[in-house]
Amino acid sequence: MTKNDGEDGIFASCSFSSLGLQSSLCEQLRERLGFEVPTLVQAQAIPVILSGRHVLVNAATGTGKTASYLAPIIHHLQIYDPRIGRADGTFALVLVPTRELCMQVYEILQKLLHRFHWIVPGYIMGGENRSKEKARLRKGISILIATPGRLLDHLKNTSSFLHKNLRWIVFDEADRILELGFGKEIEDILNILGSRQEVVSKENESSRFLGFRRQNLLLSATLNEKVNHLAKISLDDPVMIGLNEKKSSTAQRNPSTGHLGPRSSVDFESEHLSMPSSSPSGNYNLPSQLVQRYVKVSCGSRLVVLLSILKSSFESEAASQKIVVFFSTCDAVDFHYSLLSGFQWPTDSQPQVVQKQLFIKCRTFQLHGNMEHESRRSMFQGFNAEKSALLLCTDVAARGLDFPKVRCIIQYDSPGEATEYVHRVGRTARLGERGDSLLFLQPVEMDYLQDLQQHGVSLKEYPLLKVLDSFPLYGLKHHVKKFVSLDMHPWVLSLQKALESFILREPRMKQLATDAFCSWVRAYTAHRGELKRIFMVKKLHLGHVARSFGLKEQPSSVGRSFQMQAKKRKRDQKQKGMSKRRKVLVKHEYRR
Ligand SMILES: Nc1ncnc2c1ncn2[C@@H]1O[C@H](COP(=O)(O)OP(=O)(O)OP(=O)(O)O)[C@@H](O)[C@H]1O
Repeated sequence: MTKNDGEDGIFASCSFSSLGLQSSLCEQLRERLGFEVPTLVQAQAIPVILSGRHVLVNAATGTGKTASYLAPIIHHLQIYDPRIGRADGTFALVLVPTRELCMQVYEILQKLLHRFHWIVPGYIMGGENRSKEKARLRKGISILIATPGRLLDHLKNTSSFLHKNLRWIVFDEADRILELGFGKEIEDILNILGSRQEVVSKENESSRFLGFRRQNLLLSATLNEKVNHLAKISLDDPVMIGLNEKKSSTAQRNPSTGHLGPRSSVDFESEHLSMPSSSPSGNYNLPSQLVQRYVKVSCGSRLVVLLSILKSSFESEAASQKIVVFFSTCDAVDFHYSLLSGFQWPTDSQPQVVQKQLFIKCRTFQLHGNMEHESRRSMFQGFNAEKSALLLCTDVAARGLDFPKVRCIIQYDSPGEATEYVHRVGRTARLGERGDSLLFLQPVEMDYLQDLQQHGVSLKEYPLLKVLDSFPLYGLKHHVKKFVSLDMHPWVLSLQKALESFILREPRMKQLATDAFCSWVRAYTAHRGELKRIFMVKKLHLGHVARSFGLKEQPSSVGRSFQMQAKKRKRDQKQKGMSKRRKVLVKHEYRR
């Protein structure tokens, strides 16, 4: 199977059964998930995973990585005769970075196991009730999806958690698991479970599962040094799938298996260092049908421009529309969510008839790490189920989540690392579907485009003026078009004014805006390394930042405390330098 087999670059020209999967499993893929033929990634990965080799899969977002590991695991588990049962404990462990991804993988697994009722799926994750999880583990879960912290907790404290028959450990979105600071937990988990253990059930000589080799699988759309390290400690002589052939030119690939020759296990580290996604000059795999654009907006007009683009999208598209907007902080999500839930606007071109409705007429959802577990779950499921809706979120939704039919990704706050850009836009244009992405940049941040360009990502400019001109200007004459800058556009001015008076009128909104302002500025200071050169805090005009939260002026105490914090941080950094761990925490404190 080669990449060129698929005529459309997405699907392979073969069947699931030709890859070696059992026939009723192939039927499940078709009937329950609607998968007629495998994607290219699945066609490459499934035979290799079936063969029992350790595997590293690096393929673009939305190319079907989930089924590529679940199907072979189910294939092997349904073969056992007599059938496996709950009393045999856990055979496969899938580690994921977030709760939403945990639920998503669990739902796919449930569908695939419909005909294999004796193979029990389950999940454990932060936020859930521990004792209920303990009870489920005691009964036995054959394939377990877990977030790392909670899994480690149960490995240490739930003695009835049976894992002596563990045969597979899967790291889905491996780089994100590590970026979230779970590196230590992962090492502890591997220490408890045995990282590359040769055979399972060593301690139980009479087990009928004796003799199977442990198989670890690592999957990610982007790779980095930390994944490289995890691969080194968890994978044994791995097969690498989906790596850019040209870039990994030192690899000796066996054409029939895709397996790297003898050098691979020895030179694995250096292989990784030359991988596309880990090298600063490497290119990312982005869906070719994705239309990527940027919009250049001065800080003070950001809010108006965001709202205008959303309004225009939801009103002009005849078809249903699903849009995801990414923010840098939880507070910013809360603020914009409340704003969109309350801010009203005249219904039609006759403002004198005072009839108002929500500025953007669509169902709006929010998702971030500070939300209560239950509301996080219902927002996730709600947005999933809608045909036309808006999701406001932090990077908690950037990885792996497969919301159906998302047409556009807006990165209102810039993503920082280019990998994050790739994962965010990866929530659209999945599996060959259409998709647009829009990145907001301030004039002083335009160098970020060059940073993306270095990774082969190039963006076109969004026709903002056309959109702004399309709005009716109540009480203002249409010919007033000789404005000197976008900030003086009559539509921008009138909408900004309306937003400011709405926020001023509502004490709760004012508080939300102030909180969002503060955490946004702190998040801006948390840009790291090279990016500090582009996102320079000292170039921020705090009065303009305040405008972007609908505040007439910068909250006074904020400016002072922000300056004091910045000075203190500088002093501390000079004195001892920041530890790596601290940097991760600072970054993720604001970006959950
Ligand atoms: N063979 C197939 N035929 C049709 N649809 C498929 C097939 N395989 C996967 N899909 C669908 O493609 C979408 C993307 O799949 P999946 O979420 O597994 O991608 P991914 O590569 O894991 O993406 P990410 O890197 O963003 O996590 C899902 O909606 C899934 O249902």
